[in-house]
Amino acid sequence: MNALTLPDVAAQSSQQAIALEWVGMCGIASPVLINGQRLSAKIDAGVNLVDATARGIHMSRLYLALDQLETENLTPALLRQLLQCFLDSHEGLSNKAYVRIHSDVLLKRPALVSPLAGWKSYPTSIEASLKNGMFHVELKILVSYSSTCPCSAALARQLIQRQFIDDFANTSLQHADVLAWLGSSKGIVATPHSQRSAAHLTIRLEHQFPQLTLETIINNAEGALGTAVQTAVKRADEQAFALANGQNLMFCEDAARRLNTVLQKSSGVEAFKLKVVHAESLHSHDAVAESFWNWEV
Ligand SMILES: Nc1nc2c(ncn2[C@@H]2O[C@H](COP(=O)(O)OP(=O)(O)OP(=O)(O)O)[C@@H](O)[C@H]2O)c(=O)[nH]1
Repeated sequence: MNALTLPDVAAQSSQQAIALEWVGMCGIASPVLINGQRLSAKIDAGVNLVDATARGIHMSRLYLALDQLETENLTPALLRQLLQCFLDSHEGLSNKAYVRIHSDVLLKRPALVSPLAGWKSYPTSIEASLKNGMFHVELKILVSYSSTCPCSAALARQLIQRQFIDDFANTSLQHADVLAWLGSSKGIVATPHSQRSAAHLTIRLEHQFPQLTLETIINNAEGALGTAVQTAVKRADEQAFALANGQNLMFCEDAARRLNTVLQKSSGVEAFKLKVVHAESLHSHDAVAESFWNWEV
């Protein structure tokens, strides 16, 4: 070996002839373009190693292939092209390629009533694989929302009725008195509990679907729930939010069913699994429901 030759350990033979399912790098920092928006991402890139005797894969080839994500809008076609690059650069070594892109999608959200708006972040993973020519894309999205317990609401209403009986026993009802009572703290002697809740959506896109449809899926999910967590809030918005919660009382089962229904109708969705987590304020554990559609378990 002269001074200009660099040792290449990856080109050596492995002493243990064992194939590997996934080899690559996790947590690569890179900008990505999602719907024209430049976002910070962490990327996991890998291939399998079918040549059981090869010592290692070529990490740098995977790393450099990620360059195209910096300038081209993220689409299923681009992900497929990227994975094909992984395989082309590992001919004879690999027949499966994987990429996972973790980012926070940012969407500008209008307030419910006031003319304000603010940014909301949706933790998202876009996962794609190319295995023996079969291409799959999965989206994982976290949508946060508010859920008010319907049972607690019914129990609170009963207490309000009891208070009404106590306060208006043996009196003739006067509209003005009832109105004043309703506006007093006695008129709402009990309140139902509500909680910040999380919908974890895992969606497999249809083959050949041209877009990642992240924003549409988020909009559909928030529309079905009716109580998306807000950004900029004035009192008028808070009042509208209180009304939205009252009109969308939800057990975790209700939320899971609403999401199931809307996702089944969302274009490009081939299969999904979803999990909703209501971080209960009634107790210190969570109420959780899961629902699958076309998802083999
Ligand atoms: N395969 C492998 N490479 C590693 C690992 N940790 C660090 N590397 C380094 O990743 C670097 C890039 O590997 P290669 O892509 O094979 O680099 P190269 O041989 O200069 O590039 P090519 O000529 O394209 O093969 C090398 O310096 C490796 O030593 C590891 O766990 N596995």
